[in-house]
Order: sequence, then structure tokens, then C-alpha cells
Amino acid sequence: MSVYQATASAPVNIACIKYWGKRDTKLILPTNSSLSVTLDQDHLRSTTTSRADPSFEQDLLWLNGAEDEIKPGGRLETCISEMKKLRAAVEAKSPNEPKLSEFKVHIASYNNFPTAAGLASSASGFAALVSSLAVLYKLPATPSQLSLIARQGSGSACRSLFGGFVAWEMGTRADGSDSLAIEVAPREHWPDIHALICVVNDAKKGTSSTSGMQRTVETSELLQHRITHVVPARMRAISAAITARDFDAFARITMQDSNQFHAVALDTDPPIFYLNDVSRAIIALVVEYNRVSVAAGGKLKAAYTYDAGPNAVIYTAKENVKEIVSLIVKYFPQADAFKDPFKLFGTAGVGEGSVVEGFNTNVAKKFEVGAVKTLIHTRVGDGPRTLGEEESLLGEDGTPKTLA
Ligand SMILES: Nc1ncnc2c1ncn2[C@@H]1O[C@H](COP(=O)(O)OP(=O)(O)OP(=O)(O)O)[C@@H](O)[C@H]1O
Ligand SMILES: C[C@@](O)(CCOP(=O)(O)OP(=O)(O)O)CC(=O)O
Repeated sequence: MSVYQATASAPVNIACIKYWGKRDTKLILPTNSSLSVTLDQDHLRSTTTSRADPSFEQDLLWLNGAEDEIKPGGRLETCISEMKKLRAAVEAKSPNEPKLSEFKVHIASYNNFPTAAGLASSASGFAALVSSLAVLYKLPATPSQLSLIARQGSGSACRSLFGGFVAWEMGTRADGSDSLAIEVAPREHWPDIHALICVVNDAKKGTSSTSGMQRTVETSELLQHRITHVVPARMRAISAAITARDFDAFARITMQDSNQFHAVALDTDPPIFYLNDVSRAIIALVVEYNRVSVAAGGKLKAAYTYDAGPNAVIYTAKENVKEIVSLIVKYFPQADAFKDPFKLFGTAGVGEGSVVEGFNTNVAKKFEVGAVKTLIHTRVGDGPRTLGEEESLLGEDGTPKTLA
């Protein structure tokens, strides 16, 4: 008997121009376009195995080993049924293909980083789900076509269908058929972009993106200004900065847009606060680090950005990562040694950290150990990957394997 199954992994993406607001909550159609950098799956990824079998009695999904309910009419069910529709179209054209669209599926997914902690697990998760089903169903779909379905799982997930630098074009049609992700540039265009994630809090967050942005749409006047007068010009400017590999412009726009996103959160009634004292101290450190560079006749060297939580993502060129890690460690002592995936520091490690010459050390106070729990160093990465049988997360009986 044939086993119909496929495994795929997908990356996390972190937006430079933020998606915040829906014009259609069921189809997940945004009030503005957005743009992100896809991060390297070698460090952060969701891996998903999907299997179709005539003996399965219902569609089931396990996330990190625990069964996750597939609610009727919910996001998971929407994505799975949209993928089955695409499969049914393949079967209609090729009658010899097995009728997988009529079988139930068992899906096992695993995130190698904290779930629902503001590290964009829903983005990599839905991208991996859609990618594994696309391989299982042998769909002739492009990443942009698949992004239309991942979008209905979680808006930001549509951008994880591509590597590199990715735009989600908001589209104008009521059915959402033009609200999809496109590649602005592949990672090979600008592989020098690295990211340092400062994990301030990896617990489940207070106000979810989904409910927070809806409240903003309903109550914030500032959001209307942002979507009409600010984002369209920023989308053009940051795309041009990426094309020209102009880090200075890329960094300025990224920080401005993070600030404005948190301003519209504050402009929401009741207000939403995602940043905390630690987040604000990291902003002060990045601002001062850039000031020193500009004062010496140089350009911006780092850009902070924050999603719906206190964790910072700092984009920079590879050559600056060592200075920035040293800076963060100086103010935020680490309980565990910095995992140095790019071997920037020798055997001595980061030590106590340090600041660059001319840095005003009074811009922030030194925090206690644990204020920044972990530092994850990664870089721009590729799009979803198809994995081999040996990577399957499902055992012979169609339930998740126990992972070592
Ligand atoms: N690998 C996965 N496969 C399927 N669904 C997933 C996966 N990982 C996460 N999800 C879904 O995404 C939800 C978490 O999304 P949520 O938006 O709360 O957090 P986040 O994505 O980590 O944070 P943010 O979107 O603010 O960066 C999970 O509860 C689950 O429903
Ligand atoms: C702040 C953000 O990370 C918001 C992400 O929101 P989600 O994509 O998690 O929201 P839903 O579409 O409701 O699932 C900005 C961004 O990623 O663009």
C-alpha cells in the first residue's frame, strides 16, 4: 500500500513595514501592504509532515506533539480545505491520480523555537502547513498562489512562502485573489543582512495580534493616516533601498515603521502596550550606537524592529554583529553563554561585553541577568524547503513520532 505523505519546513519572517489591520477578517485581507525579511531556517523553523490515507477518520493536527483542535470554519480548517480544493482540480485533470482530496489528513508540526511568543510561529507554521500539503498533493502552484492560502491561516504567514525580502501586496479585490506575497529580492541579492533577536519574554502574550489589530482598526484615527499617507510611500522607498542594498535607508525606514506601529497600538482604545522597559532600553542603545557611527562621518549601522511583543529584532550587516552582541551583553548580562553560530567570538566568548569608542554609557542602565533571556543570531534566509522521508514527523500509525 502506498503511503501518501510529505514533509516541508518553512521560515519565520519579521516585518520592516508592519501589517496591522484587516479590511476583511475572514479572508484576512489587510488595510495596508507590508514587507519583511525572511530569516534563516537553519536557526528558526517550523517543520510539518502531512499524510493522506483512506483509513483516517478525521483531519487531525498535532503541534509540538499535542493535538490542536481543527475548529469548523477556523483558520486551520480553511487552509486544509482550500488545499484539498486545489488537489481536486489536479485530480479532475488527471484521472489516474489517486483521489487524495477525498482522504482525511494527519498533520504533525514542530517549531524549534517558542510557539505564540511573538516570534512569528504562526507565520512559519502556516507556511509549513501549506508547503507540505502542496508537495503531498503535487500541486503545480507557485509560491504566490500558495501565499493566498497561507494568508488565510495568519496574514503574516503569506510572506514566509518566499526567502529573502518579501512584500505582501494588500490587493483591492473583495475576494482577496490579489492579496498575495511577491519576492522583492532573493536572499542572494543581499546575504549580508543579519538579525539579532533579543528574547525579552517568550511566554504567551497578553493582547494577540489578531484581536489587537482589530481594536486598532475600530478605534485609531492615526491608523487611517498611516494606511493612506505613510505606508504606500514607505513600501516604495524600502523596496528601492533593498534593490540598491542601501542599509542606511533600509534601517531608517524599518525603525520609523516599528515606531509608528507601536504608536497606533498606543492610539488604540483602550491602548495597547507591547514594548516594556527592556525594549525601550534596547531602542536607546541602538540609537546611540548609530549616533556614534554618524558622528564619525559614517551611516546607520543597525535597525531595531518590534512586533506585537517586547522582543527586539536588530537588523545589521554581518560585520557589525560582533559589536552589537557585545553591546547588548554589556547592558543585559546573559545567564547562558551566547550561542555563537557564526563563530564571531573566539574561545574566550563575549565575556562581559563592551561598547564602541565614543558611546555614551548613560543612555541606559545595566539590567539584571535574565532581562534579555536569550540572544539568537541569524540572517536572511531561503523559502520553504521540501524534506526527505527520514525527516517525517509521523510514525507508521499516523500519529506523531516522539522527538529526541
Ligand atoms: N507549526 C505550526 N503549525 C500550525 N499552526 C501553528 C504552528 N505554529 C504556530 N501555529 C499557530 O499559531 C498560533 C500562534 O500564533 P500567535 O500569533 O499567537 O503567535 P506568534 O505567531 O508566535 O506571534 P506573532 O504573530 O505576534 O509574531 C498557535 O497557537 C497555532 O495556532
Ligand atoms: C505585528 C505583526 O507581526 C502582526 C502580525 O499579525 P498576524 O499575522 O499574527 O495576525 P493574523 O493575520 O490575525 O494572524 C506585523 C507583521 O508581521 O507584519
